[in-house]
Amino acid sequence: MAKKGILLVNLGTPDSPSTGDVRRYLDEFLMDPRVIDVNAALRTFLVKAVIVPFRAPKSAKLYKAIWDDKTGSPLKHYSILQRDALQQRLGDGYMVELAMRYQNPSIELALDNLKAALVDSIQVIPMFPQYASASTGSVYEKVMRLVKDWPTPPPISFINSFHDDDLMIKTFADNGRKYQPEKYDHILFSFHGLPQRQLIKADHTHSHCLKVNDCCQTLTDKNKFCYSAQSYHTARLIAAELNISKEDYTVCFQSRLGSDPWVQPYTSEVIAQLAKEGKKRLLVFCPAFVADCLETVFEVTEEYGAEFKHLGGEEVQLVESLNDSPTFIDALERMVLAN
Ligand SMILES: C=CC1=C(C)c2cc3[nH]c(cc4nc(cc5[nH]c(cc1n2)c(C)c5CCC(=O)O)C(CCC(=O)O)=C4C)c(C)c3C=C
Ligand SMILES: [Fe+2]
Ligand SMILES: [Fe+2]
Repeated sequence: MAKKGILLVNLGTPDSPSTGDVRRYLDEFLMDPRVIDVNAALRTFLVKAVIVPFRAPKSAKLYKAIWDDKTGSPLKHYSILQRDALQQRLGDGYMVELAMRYQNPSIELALDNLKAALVDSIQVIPMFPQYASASTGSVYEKVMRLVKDWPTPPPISFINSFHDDDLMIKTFADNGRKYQPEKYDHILFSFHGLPQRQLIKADHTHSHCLKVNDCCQTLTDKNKFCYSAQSYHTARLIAAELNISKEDYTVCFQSRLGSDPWVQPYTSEVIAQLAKEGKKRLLVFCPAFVADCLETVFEVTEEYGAEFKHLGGEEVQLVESLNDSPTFIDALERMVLAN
C-alpha cells in the first residue's frame, strides 16, 4: 500500500558534546545565510575565524552538562519520541521521518527514505511554532534544494507556523498549570531571539516592524508572518488559557548572539529588572521550542536561574516544553489529517 510521507524537521544538535562535533554543528548552522544573514565573505570570516573557534569549546561544556548518558541530546531524544508517537497515531498509511536542519539525522537521509518508500506525497512540518526565515524558512529552502533534481517529486506541502494552534497552546498551559502560576511573582514568556534586521527584512510592507510603536505586539494582516508578532500572540493565548493578567507577565527574547541589536526586551534584562523590583519567584515558559533543549534546560534554568539569585531573586522555574505530551501529538496528528 502506498503511504503518505511526513517529515518532521527540528533545528539540530551536535552528534556528541565533544568540541569537534559541536564545532561541526555550529559551523553548518551559522554558515546558513538565513541565520547569519550578512554577505558571504563577512559571514565566513565571522563564523570560521571569530564565533566558532571561541564558541565551540564553551558550548561543548554546556552540551556536556545537559547530555544524558543513555539518551544523549534532549532535543534529539524528544524529537525521536515525537516521531514515534506520531507514527503510532497515524498508523500504516503514513511513514513519519525525523530530520534535523543541521547535522543528524539529515534531511537528505530522511528524504531518501521517503523516496525509496515511493510515498504518494510529502508533508513537511518544520517544528517551530512561530515562523522565522532563520528556522522555518531555512527548512523550506533546504528541502526544495534537495528535491529539485528528483525526476518525479511527489506533491510536497509545508506547515508555515502553528503559533496559534489551540492544542499546542493547551499543552503549554497544562504544563504550566502544574506549577500553579498564581504562586509566582511574575511569569515570563521567553522566546528565542532574532536579529532586529531579520524582522525588518521579513516585513512585506517595509513600514511596520520596528518602524511604528509597539509594531509587533499585536498580530494583524500587515505583520501576520512576523516572528515577534506571532510570539506575542502565542504568549497572549497561553496567558488567556491560564487567566494570567497582562500586568503579571512579560514577553521577552533570549539566546542573543553577537553585538548587533536583537529583538527586545532581552530576557536577561527583564530578569534583572524584576529582581530590582523585589520579585522573588519567576515561572518561565519557552514557547518557541517544541522540545526541551540547551536553550531551555541550560540557558533558562542554569544561567538565568543563577543570574536571578545573584541579584536577590530566589527561584526561576522552567515550564517543560511540549516534548511528547499526548495533546501535542494530537496537534501534530490534526495538522497532518487537515492536509
Ligand atoms: C526557535 C527557533 C530558533 C530560531 C529562530 C533560532 C535562531 C537563531 N539561533 C542562533 C544561534 C544559536 N542557536 C543555538 C541553539 C538553538 N537554537 C534553537 C532554535 C532557534 N534558533 C534551538 C532549538 C537550539 C538548541 C539546540 C540544541 O542542541 O539543544 C545555538 C547553539 C548553542 C550555543 O552554542 O549556545 C546558537 C549558536 C542564531 C544566530 C539565530 C538567528 C539568526
Ligand atoms: Fe538558535
Ligand atoms: Fe513585526
